[in-house]
Amino acid sequence: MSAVLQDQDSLTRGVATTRALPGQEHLLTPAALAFLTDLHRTFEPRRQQRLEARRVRQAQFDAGTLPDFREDTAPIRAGDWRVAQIPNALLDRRVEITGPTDPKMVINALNSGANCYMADFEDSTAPTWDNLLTGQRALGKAVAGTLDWMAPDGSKHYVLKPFGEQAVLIVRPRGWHLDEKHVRVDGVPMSASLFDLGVFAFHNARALAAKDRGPYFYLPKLQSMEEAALWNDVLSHIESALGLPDGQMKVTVLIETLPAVFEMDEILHALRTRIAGLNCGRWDYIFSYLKTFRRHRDRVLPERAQVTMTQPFLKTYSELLIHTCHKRGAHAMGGMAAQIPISGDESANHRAMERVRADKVREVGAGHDGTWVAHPALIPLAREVFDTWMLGAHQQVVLRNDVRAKSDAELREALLKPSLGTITRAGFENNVEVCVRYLAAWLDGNGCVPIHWLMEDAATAEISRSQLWQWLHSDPPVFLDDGTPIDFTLLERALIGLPSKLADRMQLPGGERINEAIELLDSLTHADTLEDFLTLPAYARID
Ligand SMILES: CC(=O)SCCNC(=O)CCNC(=O)[C@H](O)C(C)(C)COP(=O)(O)OP(=O)(O)OC[C@H]1O[C@@H](n2cnc3c(N)ncnc32)[C@H](O)[C@@H]1OP(=O)(O)O
Ligand SMILES: O=CC(=O)O
Ligand SMILES: [Mg+2]
Repeated sequence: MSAVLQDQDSLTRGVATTRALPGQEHLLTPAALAFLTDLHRTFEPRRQQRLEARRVRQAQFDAGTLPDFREDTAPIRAGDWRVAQIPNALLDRRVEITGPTDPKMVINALNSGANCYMADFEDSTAPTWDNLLTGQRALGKAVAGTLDWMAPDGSKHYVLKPFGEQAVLIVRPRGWHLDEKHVRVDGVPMSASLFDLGVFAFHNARALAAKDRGPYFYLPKLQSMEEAALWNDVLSHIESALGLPDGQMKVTVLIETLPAVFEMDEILHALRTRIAGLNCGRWDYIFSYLKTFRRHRDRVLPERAQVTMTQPFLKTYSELLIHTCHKRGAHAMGGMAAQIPISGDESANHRAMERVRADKVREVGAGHDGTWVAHPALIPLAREVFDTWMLGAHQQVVLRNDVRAKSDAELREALLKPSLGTITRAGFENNVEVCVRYLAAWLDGNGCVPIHWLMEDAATAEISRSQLWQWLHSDPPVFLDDGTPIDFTLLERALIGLPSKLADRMQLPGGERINEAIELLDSLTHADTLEDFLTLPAYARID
């Protein structure tokens, strides 16, 4: 037996998949499992350290500490350095479509005319074993150019456009906090991040590198430069294991946690040989603001609809991101407006589209190099706005030095500034409805659904869930704008009223799991501590 095979043999000892679906063996071959085992054994201790560091930091926030720029990394912020050159395929990213990875979505997104497609195993995917394997297979076939899909009623055959006309593929694995329970190594579940990125890279990295297409990844929910350094080491390790040049795999990091906004230079620096940009993941960012300040009565946010990008803490975050990226030669990507096309009501649709347009105008005017859309029908609108305002492939010349003219202390104050606004009964009840409907869909395997014509995914639902918890546990209490105290009686009333409000519940995504979703929301809101992520307890209930 060759040394490599012996090595593979020892690596596959100790790894087990806990479910077997038809065809899985083509994806999780012995060589692929050996590759995943090696990733797990090399990086799992560091992942656990990083998760522990998050817990320690949150305990400090709970005790009253406020996030701040780090003293120990001041030389990185003051230093004169730039990130490595951005590859040609990622130079023009003015419109990126995002979405889950089922075969039809993948084909529609790659054919959509967007510059890039972020294939999402994260916020918009419920990570059932079937979804993950189906998604990995679809992406593998897309890379090979062989993906097609027939509508179940035979009415439409979906095929890919030629490679040169497709959107550039970028894959988003799940975040560091999640386990992949279906793959256990040495008796413990492996990291979901390492599973998603590892399986995709193992099967597709060489083919993509040969086409000068990376592979490219979006990295979610980072909280510190040490987490970025961990990703950098994982990617270097994979490059070396697959025989790829160092720095071949490029990443874009989502800045979508409050702690991370204070370490954007440091995150770029930790990944400087492979980072192409940062992105404003606004929905998780709002969730992170809520979570970071879950015990801070003076920073309670108004109802979700009032927390728009013009609130000072969000405006400052996006402008500082633009300044930081452009100073370092990276792209500053915008984010996602939640409005989607409304069919059957022209004037409501017009209003929704105008809101998307205003959001994109704000982004390009502030200096972003590109933006996200949730739906193919929004691509022409976003493209028109960026084509009109942005003269080249990007606008890195827009330095936004005005943002950095402020002192660290002033910037910090703006980044943390409490928001003005109110909480209405409708806003409270909407949070309850969104949580229940989203959780029901997620438990049923659907991670992204339209609710009241807004795109709802794990990040947007987290805002609703953490707001409810914060309002209900606030001491002194929080009140609705009509003077009603927010308490568990109010929650119970909203929950009792829900089934009649959702008269057509069986027609809704996950309708059969509404009662289970209510039960889960009830336990999440009654818990003494805000659960870190709703997907953690929900994951225990799927598959
Ligand atoms: C906070 C964040 O993390 S944002 C990133 C994560 N969120 C996302 O990626 C949002 C992805 N978007 C979606 O999943 C969907 O657009 C939804 C759920 C919001 C709306 O879905 P639907 O109501 O099914 O949309 P609709 O019926 O209008 O779809 C029309 C067509 O567009 C396609 N489509 C809709 N959204 C997408 C998309 N994001 N990518 C590719 N195709 C899409 C549908 O597949 C459908 O195709 P068909 O005509 O061939 O059947
Ligand atoms: O991932 C994006 C976000 O807004 O959250
Ligand atoms: Mg997010």
